[in-house]
Amino acid sequence: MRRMPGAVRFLACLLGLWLLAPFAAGLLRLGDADWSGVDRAALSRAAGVSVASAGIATLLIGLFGIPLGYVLARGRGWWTALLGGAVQLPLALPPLAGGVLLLFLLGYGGPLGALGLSEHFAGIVAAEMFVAAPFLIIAARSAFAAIDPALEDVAATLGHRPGAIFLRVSLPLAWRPILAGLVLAWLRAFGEFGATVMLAYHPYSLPVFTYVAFGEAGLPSMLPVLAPTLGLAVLVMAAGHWLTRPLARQAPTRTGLLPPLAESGAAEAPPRHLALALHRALPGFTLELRLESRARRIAVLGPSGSGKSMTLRAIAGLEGMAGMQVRLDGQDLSPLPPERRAVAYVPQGYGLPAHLTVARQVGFAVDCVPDRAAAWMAALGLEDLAGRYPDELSPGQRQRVALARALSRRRVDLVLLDEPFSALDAPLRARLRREVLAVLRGMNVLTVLVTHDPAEALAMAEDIVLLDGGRIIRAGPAAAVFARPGSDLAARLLGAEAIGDGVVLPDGRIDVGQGVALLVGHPDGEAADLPPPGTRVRWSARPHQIRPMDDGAYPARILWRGAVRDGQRPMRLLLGDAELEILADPSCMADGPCRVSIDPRCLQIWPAA
Ligand SMILES: Nc1ncnc2c1ncn2[C@@H]1O[C@H](COP(=O)(O)OP(=O)(O)OP(=O)(O)O)[C@@H](O)[C@H]1O
Repeated sequence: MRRMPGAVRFLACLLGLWLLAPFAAGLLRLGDADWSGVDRAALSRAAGVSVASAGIATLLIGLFGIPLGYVLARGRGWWTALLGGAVQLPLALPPLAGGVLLLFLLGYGGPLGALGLSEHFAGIVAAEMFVAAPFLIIAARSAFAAIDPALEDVAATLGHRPGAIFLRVSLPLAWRPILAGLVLAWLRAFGEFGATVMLAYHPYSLPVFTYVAFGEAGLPSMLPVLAPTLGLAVLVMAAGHWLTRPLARQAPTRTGLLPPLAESGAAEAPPRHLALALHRALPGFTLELRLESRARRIAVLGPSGSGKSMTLRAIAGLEGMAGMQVRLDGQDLSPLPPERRAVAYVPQGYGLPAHLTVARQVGFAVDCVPDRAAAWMAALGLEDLAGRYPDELSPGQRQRVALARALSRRRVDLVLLDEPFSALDAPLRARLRREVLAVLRGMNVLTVLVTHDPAEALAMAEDIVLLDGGRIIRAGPAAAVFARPGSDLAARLLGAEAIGDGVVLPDGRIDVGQGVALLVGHPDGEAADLPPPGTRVRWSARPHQIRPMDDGAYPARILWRGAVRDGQRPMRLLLGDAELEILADPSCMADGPCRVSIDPRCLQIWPAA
């Protein structure tokens, strides 16, 4: 167990002693107790009234208080704040004052006086509900507020309607604190005296009976009366403790190995047409994005906080509908809630409800295809983890569960992946990328992939969208965006490290200084697509694409050679006026003059700022 600071332990013990002291004092007076002078039949009747009234009050409090706690946790605006404050007021009132207020409402002449609740068992229940409800409502509100809204969002994208999400995600996750709140509410109702005595003095509840017995026989009669009270309270507390204990975890179950998910040569599905017009203004951030794409797979890259996840959430319908136009193949998805958009969504935080095992997470979509789910479980190496809960998984395993869940749906139009491979090791990431790509190729879906990895974007996407500050800074076919990123930021987002300056020459080459002119091509084999001659530009090439070789086209000078790592030697060389870090063959020549070759199709060119 973790060591606790001494001061904390001391303060805790002091309060504990103070709370136990009255019980100890009562025990010391056991010898004075008058066990024969108590009307046991009346005591039993009063105990029965209290147990029953507290039970009924707690049931009603749960029935209405759990929804109220949810509304208070998820609601926004002044009325939620007002309601949240109002439901706590019964705690602040002296119990007798609570009883007075209830008399205004339920007593003779009150608006609900005709119900005849005063001096009635139902009146006791009403009084107990009034004073005990805040305990459950506060517990439920805190429990619901602690649930990550992303879990409910993901359930919506898996086809679940709001009612089902409440029952299958929110309520199970909040259940233990709510149960503790119900126990507290029962105990408070069971011990309620002040409001009851004002509203319904008869029939006697246990607290009222205790008060009457004290008036008639004084302290000696109290221990026999308190004994059943304490006994019943301890019993209910023990039951509550047992019900809220951590549940035993299921043993892992194995599923059979299923056939592969996609043939590697599966025919490419036809292109889709996506049109986005997204606008969202938040304090300190505005998303303003217009995009048209006919690609099957789009990768979105951008610095942290540039609006990538928000874009994905907007497409899924999770960012509200106002200002968010999403059209797929001409169909306007904007009026559709998330559960009707047919999306397979893998959110950044994975969105795995803590109360579901891996197997149940993967099968959680309303239209989950069991065979597909099992096949993905196998492909993603999740079979042995089927019985585990999210808190028993590594981040990479959680990520795989989220991926399997999203891709096991029967009907999907949009696959939205928010950094789906980021938590995986390099070999697994490469394998999964290939497998997911093979499946996506064969599916008639449009995929939007958020990633920080340019290589992943290039490997998986046809179109690339670069975001900065909520706006698109460059978008288009992947090869074109890589070749002509348009700005330093865009080039860096695409992984450019070695960056030099140059000027476009009339013959289409780039003068990079020291008499060196680089030939420029285009990755598609098309025209080089350069700015007019005389334009100052920036240029870059991948470290491994600048290759020192004896018959290289350009003169250069090796400035520094590092130790060989992973079969490659890092080097710094001077090419024109640019000092570049490159990765070269280990056997590469010594420091000093050399020649290098660069494939013209690999050069990235963009106008200098
Ligand atoms: N409720 C909010 N109020 C104000 N700003 C918000 C709110 N939610 C998100 N933002 C801001 O919106 C911007 C975009 O967030 P988003 O999650 O889309 O970024 P991102 O590009 O996905 O970043 P990362 O790569 O770090 O995941 C961020 O700057 C964030 O601070």
